[in-house]
Amino acid sequence: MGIPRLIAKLSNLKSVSSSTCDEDMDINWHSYDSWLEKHPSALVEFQKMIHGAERKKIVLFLDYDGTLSPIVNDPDIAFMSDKLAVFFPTSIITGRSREKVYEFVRLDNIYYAGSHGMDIMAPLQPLRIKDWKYHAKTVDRKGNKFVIYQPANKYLPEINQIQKLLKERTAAIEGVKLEDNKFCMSVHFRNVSDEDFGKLEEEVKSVLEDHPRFRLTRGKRYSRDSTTSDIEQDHSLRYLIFI
Ligand SMILES: O=P(O)(O)OC[C@H]1O[C@H](O[C@H]2O[C@H](CO)[C@@H](O)[C@H](O)[C@H]2O)[C@H](O)[C@@H](O)[C@@H]1O
Repeated sequence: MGIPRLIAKLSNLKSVSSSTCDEDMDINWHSYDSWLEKHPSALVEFQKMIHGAERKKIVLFLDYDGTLSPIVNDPDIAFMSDKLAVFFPTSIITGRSREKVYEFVRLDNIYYAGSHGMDIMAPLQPLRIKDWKYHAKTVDRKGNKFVIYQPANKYLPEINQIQKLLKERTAAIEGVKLEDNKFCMSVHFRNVSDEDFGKLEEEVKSVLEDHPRFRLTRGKRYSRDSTTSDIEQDHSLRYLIFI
């Protein structure tokens, strides 16, 4: 979920029914309020933000699903509207695989961070990278040059093994859709019945029991597994600002 939507959602929830939501969603409003003080909504503090950005380069970091594209039932057809133009240097940070989101967006001069930041592609231009560990240079079919950064590469064999097990153990549950996001995997349960959901959750947890370095997190009607390392979205934000 994009930060502006998260803020909108949380602000809305808080004003509508804070006590119910506190209980139901286990939200710590105190730490959320102190976080918000340091990171105010760009819409609420628009003038302040524009003033602070004077003579600076503005960079937008955008989530893909639910931000640049609408949420739809089939994750393979969550296309972006063709009216969306790129006005600023733009990065998309997404849980999807980098290749898939590139196919959906097809813009060459933007930065893509796939697998929640574990697979980053930047246009090849003078970059500030000093340590080229986990980096590779590449050229696409059109001849565009890019730098790819994949800090979780060494986990790929284990990720592939987890994906294979998940596929086997969830095959009999109707409506499940597994999405290979390269460095993580989404288990979609939007089309799984409430009766089958418990079974699905059990199967997914049992696969991960044998892989303690990996963890399960919950999104919008999908669960994902990824490495326990801190190579995730906050890391990729810092990386993108740095290069
Ligand atoms: O980080 P994001 O770009 O927000 O990716 C998060 C997940 O988004 C996708 O799933 C969500 O969108 C689907 C299409 O609208 C929807 O069917 C699904 O229920 C949503 O959770 C994507 O398919 C996942 O792999 C991403 O992890």
